[in-house]
Amino acid sequence: MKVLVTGGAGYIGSHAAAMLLEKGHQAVIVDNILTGHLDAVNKNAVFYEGDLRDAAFLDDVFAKEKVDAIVHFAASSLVGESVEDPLKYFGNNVYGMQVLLEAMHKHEVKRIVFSSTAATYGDTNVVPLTEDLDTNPESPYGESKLMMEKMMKWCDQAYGIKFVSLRYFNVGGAHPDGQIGEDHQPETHLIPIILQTALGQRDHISIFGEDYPTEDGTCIRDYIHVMDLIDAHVLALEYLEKGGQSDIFNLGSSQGFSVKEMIDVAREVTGKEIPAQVGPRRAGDPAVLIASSAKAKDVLGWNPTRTDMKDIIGDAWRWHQNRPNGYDA
Ligand SMILES: NC(=O)c1ccc[n+]([C@@H]2O[C@H](COP(=O)([O-])OP(=O)(O)OC[C@H]3O[C@@H](n4cnc5c(N)ncnc54)[C@H](O)[C@@H]3O)[C@@H](O)[C@H]2O)c1
Ligand SMILES: O=c1ccn([C@@H]2O[C@H](COP(=O)(O)OP(=O)(O)O[C@H]3O[C@H](CO)[C@H](O)[C@H](O)[C@H]3O)[C@@H](O)[C@H]2O)c(=O)[nH]1
Repeated sequence: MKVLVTGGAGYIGSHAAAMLLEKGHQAVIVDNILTGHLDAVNKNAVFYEGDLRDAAFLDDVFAKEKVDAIVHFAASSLVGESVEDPLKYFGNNVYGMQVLLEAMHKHEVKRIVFSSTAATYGDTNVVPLTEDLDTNPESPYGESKLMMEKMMKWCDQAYGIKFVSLRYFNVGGAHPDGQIGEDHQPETHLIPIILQTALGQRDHISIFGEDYPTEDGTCIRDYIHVMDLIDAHVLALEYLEKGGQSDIFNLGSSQGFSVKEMIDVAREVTGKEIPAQVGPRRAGDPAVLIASSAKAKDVLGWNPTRTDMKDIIGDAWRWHQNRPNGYDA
């Protein structure tokens, strides 16, 4: 398959491009390097630097490349920022999807795999979360992803564009070769912040609240290895190629780890002290988010194999040790 990877210079998209190429597919990357990195662009992919919302640019890419399918990662994805600046999220995410679907419709590309999020569900006490639950996003980020899912649903009905929407839980880890990994500026995610503390780049990690109704009082999340996550994208592309119907799937490892447990595993993996201090809660954090991924396993045949937290943190640690200051250093 020849696959267009939007956001292929970002954390997850760079891993997708690498795995597609390793499996013998062709990868065409579109990225504006807004939050991604030129160094993360795979040397064996065809790369177009530009903005998805630039209809003429995208039309040119589609005309030149004649791709079979899209894997759509390009988006703005900071929950807190989206509350402060919702129009940035509707502009980049929702309008970006509009321009992409227009190009797909015009060039008769009928298959798309989409990066959605557990943030579409909102704060709920249900454990584990299944795809049939109500969606009540608590942030413009989650809302924008839900709107994008609905846009694809209507475009399927009208134009026969088939989609698989993958609702990620907490993505971590890195390619086992240690050459690509997570490098967000600013960094807000737990695992890289823990590992930057292990490297001595931060004097401590702040634990955002220990008064949640969980065993140790800190938030519980479902962490999934980025390579397992990308396996599901390849399976989703194959599912659509074989004529599968449009659908939505959760992607998580279906096990919960608290913030304190994550810090303890990282201390074991790195052999570093990793000082931690308990601070106030961060607004908008639900106490527990755990996926049911039974549907992805049943329908797509997905089988995540890197669910040991030591593997997820260990692979991320290899990357952080290789590139302590990230790509641009
Ligand atoms: N990281 C997570 O834990 C997580 C969880 C749930 C969902 N997601 C989703 O997965 C996707 C990838 O996340 P990530 O962590 O790799 O983010 P990232 O910021 O590292 O990657 C996004 C990439 O898209 C590019 N981009 C953004 N807007 C663009 C535009 N208009 N035109 C062209 N390129 C554009 C950026 O430059 C960047 O390279 C996002 O859609 C995000 O919402 C991520
Ligand atoms: O310095 C930190 C950073 C995080 N946390 C805690 O660690 C947990 C994980 O936080 P992350 O920021 O790593 O991840 P989130 O669970 O907030 O968000 C993730 O899951 C969301 C879905 O709920 C979205 O998909 C989002 O894009 C994705 O990063 C949370 O309880 C958070 O409060 C800390 O205690 N200290």
